[in-house]
Amino acid sequence: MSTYTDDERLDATGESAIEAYGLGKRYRRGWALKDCSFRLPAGRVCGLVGPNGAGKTTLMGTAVNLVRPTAGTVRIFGAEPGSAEAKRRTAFLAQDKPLFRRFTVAETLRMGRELNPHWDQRIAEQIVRSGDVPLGARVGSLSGGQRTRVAFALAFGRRPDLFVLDEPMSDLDPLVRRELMSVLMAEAAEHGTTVLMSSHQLADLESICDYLLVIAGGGVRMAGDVDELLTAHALLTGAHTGDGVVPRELAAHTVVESRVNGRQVTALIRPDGPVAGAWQAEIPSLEEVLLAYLRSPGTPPLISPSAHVDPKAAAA
Ligand SMILES: Nc1ncnc2c1ncn2[C@@H]1O[C@H](COP(=O)(O)OP(=O)(O)OP(=O)(O)O)[C@@H](O)[C@H]1O
Repeated sequence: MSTYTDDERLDATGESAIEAYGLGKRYRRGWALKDCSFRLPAGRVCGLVGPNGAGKTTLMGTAVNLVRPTAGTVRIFGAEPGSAEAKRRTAFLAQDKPLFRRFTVAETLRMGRELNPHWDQRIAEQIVRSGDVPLGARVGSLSGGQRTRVAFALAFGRRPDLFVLDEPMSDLDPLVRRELMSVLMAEAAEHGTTVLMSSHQLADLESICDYLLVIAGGGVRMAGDVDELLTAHALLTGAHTGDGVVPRELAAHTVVESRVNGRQVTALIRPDGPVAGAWQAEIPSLEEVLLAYLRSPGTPPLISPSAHVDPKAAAA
């Protein structure tokens, strides 16, 4: 029996938006990113998750040609990030959303139109107008959230095939966050746009993303289709009978995290075959899996088949 779902088979044979092979970046104080290998299939909406300082911004920087890797390679739709092809197909919304403060909103959009042959004025104006941001206002006079909206419009108007967003929602109120996310989702679904978005808002990611890349300490901890990553785990609850925090009958499996609470033990595991013992088992939520991995840095990484790359292919 095949272990691949139809989606995975399509992902594994289809186009890659991003492929990274042994990607690393070293700053003076040490490695910000180390030996990262993964693949993001085209058309997926991928959440990039990790603790502060994990290397998320650095990773995105390598994909959009703002950071030069110290080791390894990264390819955007098969091309080098610095190539005209990759630049044309990629838009980046940076954490600090740099814009010309003296430009008006209309001038900012005009600049977008003049610099980008595939510019979509309709969507750019729609994003700005739906937030009641006056087209004549200077960017420097806007609130942080309004500036985010303009930066979003500028990036979106380029009609990218790959949209990379670094914590785009951090300064937006919940209503605006929801509105811009639904614009993003609708446009991504209509045009098959690949999205890579970092966020610390796990609940937002759970409702938006169908793909996930988790990094910690500069390394990939988990990568792949969300459903597949979740079903690779079981959340077990049972009576605590032994002495240790990890029950003996779970030793044959990968125990991501185990906690004892009075007479009860709860364990998040990656089962490697049938689980012995009297356990109540359920599929964990995305938040439960993410938090457990972030709390347990020693757990071996989990890379699903569609996110796997062959290191030998890097030289090809
Ligand atoms: N330009 C730089 N010079 C030196 N060190 C840097 C530079 N940029 C990032 N670093 C270091 O690299 C590591 C990863 O930083 P990065 O900004 O990629 O993390 P992050 O996951 O985006 O963090 P956060 O969630 O806090 O935004 C950190 O230790 C950071 O101090």
